[in-house]
Amino acid sequence: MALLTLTLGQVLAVGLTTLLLYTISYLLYNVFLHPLRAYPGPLIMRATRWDHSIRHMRGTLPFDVLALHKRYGPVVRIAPDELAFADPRAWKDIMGHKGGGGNNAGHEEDMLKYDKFYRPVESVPRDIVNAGREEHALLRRTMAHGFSDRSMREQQPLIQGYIDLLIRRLRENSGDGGHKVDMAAWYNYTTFDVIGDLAFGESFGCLDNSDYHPWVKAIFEVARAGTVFQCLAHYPVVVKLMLALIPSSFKEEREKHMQMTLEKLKRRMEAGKERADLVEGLLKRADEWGLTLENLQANSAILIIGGSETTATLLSGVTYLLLTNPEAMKKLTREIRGAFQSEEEIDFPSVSTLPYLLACLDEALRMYPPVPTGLPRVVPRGGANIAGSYVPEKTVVAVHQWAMYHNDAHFKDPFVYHPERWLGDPAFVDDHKDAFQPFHLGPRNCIGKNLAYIEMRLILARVLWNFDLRIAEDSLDWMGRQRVFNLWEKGRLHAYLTPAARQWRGRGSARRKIRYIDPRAIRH
Ligand code: HEM
Repeated sequence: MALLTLTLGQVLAVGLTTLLLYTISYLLYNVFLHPLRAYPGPLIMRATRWDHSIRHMRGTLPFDVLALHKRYGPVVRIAPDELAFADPRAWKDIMGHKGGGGNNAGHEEDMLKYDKFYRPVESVPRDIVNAGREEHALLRRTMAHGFSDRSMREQQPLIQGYIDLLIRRLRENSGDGGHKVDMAAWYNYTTFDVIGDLAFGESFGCLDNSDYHPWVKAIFEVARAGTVFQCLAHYPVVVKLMLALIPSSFKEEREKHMQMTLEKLKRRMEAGKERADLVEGLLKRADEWGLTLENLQANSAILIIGGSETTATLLSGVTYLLLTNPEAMKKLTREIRGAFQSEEEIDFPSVSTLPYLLACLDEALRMYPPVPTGLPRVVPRGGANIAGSYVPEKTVVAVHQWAMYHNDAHFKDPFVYHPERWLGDPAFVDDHKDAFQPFHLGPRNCIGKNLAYIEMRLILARVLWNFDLRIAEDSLDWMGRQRVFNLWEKGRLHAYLTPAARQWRGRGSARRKIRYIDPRAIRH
């Protein structure tokens, strides 16, 4: 027994010593011999991925990356095998088409999406966002039809219907300015209902029930767990252990969620192929291209996640920024209320002619990008040139949007809301507008960009047409207190909404035309 104990003790000692030696040599290799050794960064980040992981799981990574760029320059080694870029040229070099004009023109291969980030667990189904190159090209072509100008025109009545309901609900819930309402929740209800209808043929009923649907709640819960799995993906054994330890109640919830998605999809399929929505193309080509029910399910689900939370986040952000910048709010309200005779005139084409509205949205996208962190790519065989630097193959590379847009090397007064910077104001002539890519660029850029702009313009214009907004005391620091777990953890954005004062115009008109008048004019 004593012999056995001794032997076990020895085995343990040898094991621990080996582990220690391995760890020390791994750290030394990363710092002194790794192909990225010449790139600057904090010692701990150059030696191990732990520090990066902790910041990602703590929700502070985008802010920390800005501090790192300030200290170390436009290229920082934020993990042993990962570089963060804060140089506008990096957008094209990392995200551009192969041979498409970036520094890698003529290169054989595109940068690949980094699987440990996009699919940290193998059971995550393949969809347009995480698919490999060929499958992606096929899905993109199939889905493009649903995002065409023609489809969007046909989708207009559906979208406007949900905005009508939003405005009605805000009237009912705001008590003529007496009750505060959570604008972040109302925007989420609206965009989830719109995209639910466009992707599954039915809304989630969030606006009807003034609450989140369980499907939507599940998405938020998964987003936070996602950051943990992205960090653990570097330790496959730990992931396996974690998956084995996941309580059965969680697995049942996941199963329920999948079942709910499947039922929604089946109902949409029963509605037929001819419907101008976002899955029409997928359903038409499903047989020809051998798309399985699982493919269809995963792609409808990703449309909802990609298309609703992002748009609602930006709407919440722009509302907060306007509430805390009264001059901009006044100017935008004047533009919207001066441009239309009646609310019915606010539609896709008319709302797209308002320059200050677009500038307000773009400035909000800069200060509060819905995708704030870097979405990592892997450098292909043979290495690549990124923003003038040679980067060896297999390096993980990304541009972190929030850090890029708050860097005063690219934007003057980066922490101040200045819509004028997008309208040719000479004060901002030195801004590097090419640093701004909230929808990314290249073959994997946002397919829903036009839809997003249309939705954001319509919703914001109609909210400001109908209401005067005032921020509630408890939301004054709404933006400053947030953290990022892939998505912004927004919290409640409370505001008081008072119906806008108007006077009748055009006596006897069949369509009752109304015109906004400045409330101060009534008092005087
Ligand atoms: C303000 C709103 C939005 C922002 C900031 C935004 C941003 C982005 C970004 C940065 C990507 C690239 C993702 C990556 O590289 O992995 C992306 C992709 C995508 N977005 Fe959006 N998005 C928005 C709204 C929408 C909307 C309304 C839809 C419609 C359903 C949508 C659907 C998609 C899809 C399907 C992809 C994947 C495209 C592909 O890989 O080919 N997005 N989006």
